[in-house]
Amino acid sequence: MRAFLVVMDSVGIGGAPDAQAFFNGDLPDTGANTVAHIARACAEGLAEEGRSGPLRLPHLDRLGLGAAVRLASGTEAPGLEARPEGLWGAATEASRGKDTPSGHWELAGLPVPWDWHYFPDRRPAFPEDVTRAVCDIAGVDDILGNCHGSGTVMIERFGAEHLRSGKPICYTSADSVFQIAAHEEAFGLDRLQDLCAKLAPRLHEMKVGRVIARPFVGTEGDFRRTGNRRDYAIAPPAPVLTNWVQDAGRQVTAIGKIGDIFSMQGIDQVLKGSDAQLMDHLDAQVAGAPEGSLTFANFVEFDSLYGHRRDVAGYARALEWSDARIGALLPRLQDGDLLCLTADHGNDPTWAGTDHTRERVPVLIAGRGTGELGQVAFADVAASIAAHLGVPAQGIGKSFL
Ligand SMILES: O=P(O)(O)O[C@H]1O[C@H](CO)[C@@H](O)[C@H]1O
Ligand SMILES: [Mn+2]
Ligand SMILES: [Mn+2]
Repeated sequence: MRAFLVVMDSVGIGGAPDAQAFFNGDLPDTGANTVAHIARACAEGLAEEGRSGPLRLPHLDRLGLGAAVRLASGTEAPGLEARPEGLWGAATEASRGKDTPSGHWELAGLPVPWDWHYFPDRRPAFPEDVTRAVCDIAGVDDILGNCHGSGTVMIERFGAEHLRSGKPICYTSADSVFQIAAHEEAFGLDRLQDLCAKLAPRLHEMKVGRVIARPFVGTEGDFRRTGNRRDYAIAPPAPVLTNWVQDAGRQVTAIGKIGDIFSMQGIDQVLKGSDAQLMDHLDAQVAGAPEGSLTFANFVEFDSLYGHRRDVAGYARALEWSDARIGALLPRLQDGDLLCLTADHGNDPTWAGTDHTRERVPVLIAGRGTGELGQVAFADVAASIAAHLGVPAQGIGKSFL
């Protein structure tokens, strides 16, 4: 038997009981519902770019997506009305963050035991001692940015000054992150990575989740980020699903951001690329992953390309694309395989603001028969996958299998 755990980043289904405590600007996330609101917009003809008509997700719906939306939030998702043929339910998060590491750690069995540190949305955003530490490590006398910002805007705005002065561009966002943008050639990629690696322990101590190197190339008016982004993430403070499986002598493969999110804990092999390439990697894993192994994938483009950009049609296109690819993959699962599709938080593209939305998430399982799981906890996903693979689980999750 093998397990494939697939996180569709930000594909929430509404109904989080604590949504009123989470905000986009001044608006609480109460009522946010990524899948239902996309389905409604599609049905109303409001998501016609590059696609058309009602949201068509026949394979995800047959696994139980529409039923999970109804269970999580009491809301209909127009077009998702199939009678479920998979094992399906809705999971609720206990951790206090609606961010990617919180969601993934908890899905892997470990609710986050602390509050992440977020930098305030003002200038300077960073405390003086942090700025000093950056300057000391980099051998510069000041930093640029020191504010909230979107990465592409930051390099447009500060790139030329960065080239003139050699000062790194430091910025943050609604997430618990410290990001450093620097020119790959002028500043140096190795130097940027060394700066991030040396700075990270200090920021992890403050409970800042990640230091991220954001290298770019080009000249004024044409600065472009490269694929050499690197995340220096705080490690989970206790063993998680990947460790449990690896410690039992099984192979653990991470597809996409999973290696970064877990700081490589319990991971043997990482496969990266665009979501289309990640889907090819997942296909290859289904064809060839060894007996007893875990493949843990994250598909980030729902979130990064469409959710944060509040692009409803784009999000719908991405869902329809993944539905077709998952549909093609299902018949290729072997006897004894389990495939679990879930999500880490919401990112309702019809909502106010540009941040994640606090939501419940779907739990859709192929390979273990048909039935309703009901409301489960994020950590139950880890316990269930461990149970399927026959490896001992730790922590608070309970297997629903
Ligand atoms: O705008 P860019 O640089 O892509 O940054 C985004 O990437 C960060 C990490 O995923 C998020 O916190 C968000 O700020
Ligand atoms: Mn995420
Ligand atoms: Mn995000």
